[in-house]
Amino acid sequence: MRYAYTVAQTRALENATMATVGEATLMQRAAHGLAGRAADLLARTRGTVYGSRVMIVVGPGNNGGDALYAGQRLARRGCSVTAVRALGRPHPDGLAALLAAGGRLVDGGGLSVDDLAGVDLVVDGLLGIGGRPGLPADVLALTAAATVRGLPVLAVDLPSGVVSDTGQAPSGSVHATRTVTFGCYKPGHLIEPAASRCGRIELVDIGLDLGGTVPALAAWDPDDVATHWPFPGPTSDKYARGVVGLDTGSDAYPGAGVLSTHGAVYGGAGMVRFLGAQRSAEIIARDLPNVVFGDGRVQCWLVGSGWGERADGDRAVADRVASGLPLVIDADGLRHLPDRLPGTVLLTPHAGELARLLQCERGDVTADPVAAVRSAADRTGATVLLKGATQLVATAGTETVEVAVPGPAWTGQAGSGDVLGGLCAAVLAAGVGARTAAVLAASVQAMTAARFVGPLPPQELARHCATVIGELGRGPGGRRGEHR
Ligand SMILES: NC(=O)C1=CN([C@@H]2O[C@H](COP(=O)(O)OP(=O)(O)OC[C@H]3O[C@@H](n4cnc5c(N)ncnc54)[C@H](OP(=O)(O)O)[C@@H]3O)[C@@H](O)[C@H]2O)[C@@H](O)CC1
Ligand SMILES: [K+]
Repeated sequence: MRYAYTVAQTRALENATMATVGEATLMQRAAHGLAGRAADLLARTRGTVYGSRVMIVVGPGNNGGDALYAGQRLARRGCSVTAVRALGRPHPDGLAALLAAGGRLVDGGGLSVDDLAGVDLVVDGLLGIGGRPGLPADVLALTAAATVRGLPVLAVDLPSGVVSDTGQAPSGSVHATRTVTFGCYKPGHLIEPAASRCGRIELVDIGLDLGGTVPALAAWDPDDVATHWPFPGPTSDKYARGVVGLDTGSDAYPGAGVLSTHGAVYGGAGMVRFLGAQRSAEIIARDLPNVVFGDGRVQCWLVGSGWGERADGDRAVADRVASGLPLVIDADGLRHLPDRLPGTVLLTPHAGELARLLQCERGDVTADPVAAVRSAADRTGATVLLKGATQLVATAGTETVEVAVPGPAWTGQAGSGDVLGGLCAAVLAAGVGARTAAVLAASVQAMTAARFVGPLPPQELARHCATVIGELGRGPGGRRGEHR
């Protein structure tokens, strides 16, 4: 699990540590870690650190200070280090240290792309957590040219231009090969589109005490998924694995009913009971003979996928809420929410649906998805899974937002959301709480898309989810996870 902290939290953590070790120490620790990672990168790409040519693009703040002190260390190891003054006045002590070690300073204004010839590594020390959106495009031209030329670009703390707290990456933001961050991860490392600008992220310990601070984000990795997945135990029967009831699909959108059923079946439900649209049922009966269609025992409901306009939608949702059973409300079901829901109910909107729920624009959601998903959870009382490039889960009253394991963009296709609804229901039916179930389901779908990469239709990806879940259970430690 990786935890991320906002700019305000990071500054408070840094101030607390500086109060005990002194102001300069933290920057020296950061510079030490940065120089070490830069040297590793040079050794890997060039075979040697000595004699390498390093270009450091610096801005006016401490981010540039980190880069300049790291440059001092690299110069001492025999690198030819050039600092490029790209924005404002560089950190004076950092600059003095670099110059004293034999580095030089040039003005960014006079540079052209040709000046990158012979450069082995570009260090982006323009802006870190003090960056504001709207960095002038010409300032970023050098790092953009370096990316085009295939040069390694090492970002200090964050790729300049990205927004640390929201994960936005305005056009022209630096595209790093590697990012070295200090003390803790920031949301921009974990949320798209900024996350993809970071390349490989390395965390340098600078002695921050994270113990008393509740993180803004908790990002899951595949091991976390394996640990929490509800694998059947030796005596589990179909009721221990859980019965999923589905009221999904419509005559207009029968496929959604079929796909949500695939999600529930291949997500590991002990039994799947389909009580949705007749046209969906006809296809399901042909393709998935294990699915049953009559009334009977249900341990978790999924409603809403592919409903379209449904005149009795309010009542259909209200009845399922009243059942008190774990419940997933997806897609068109989200149009029929009562004012207040319990946290055992899981809502699974994409950005557009979340915007409608919050009565704002889709752009407001994508501009700050963490704030949007948290706000939806607080307003409705439910657990909310925001689907998309970064899948976030929030629960009312809980500050930390969970981030599912990311996957490739191949899941961005019609029908993926329906399958995901079914996967969520399968995990909920096994007795896992809504918050964890949502992260597990979203993660497994993403991991499946990463394992079977390519333009596979959602029903095939759903089938492959079963393979990935099986592999999780055969991890290095043998059978892992919770038994149900
Ligand atoms: N604190 C610590 O203990 C430690 C901090 N560390 C390091 O410090 C970094 C944070 O440093 P920082 O606070 O100085 O902010 P930083 O990102 O360098 O930039 C601020 C400057 O840029 C300017 N500026 C911003 N946006 C702009 C724009 N769009 N266009 C133009 N100008 C813009 C901004 O101007 P202003 O907003 O004030 O007008 C200000 O002058 C952090 O990421 C980490 O690398 C490590 O050493 C570990 C210990
Ligand atoms: K930077």
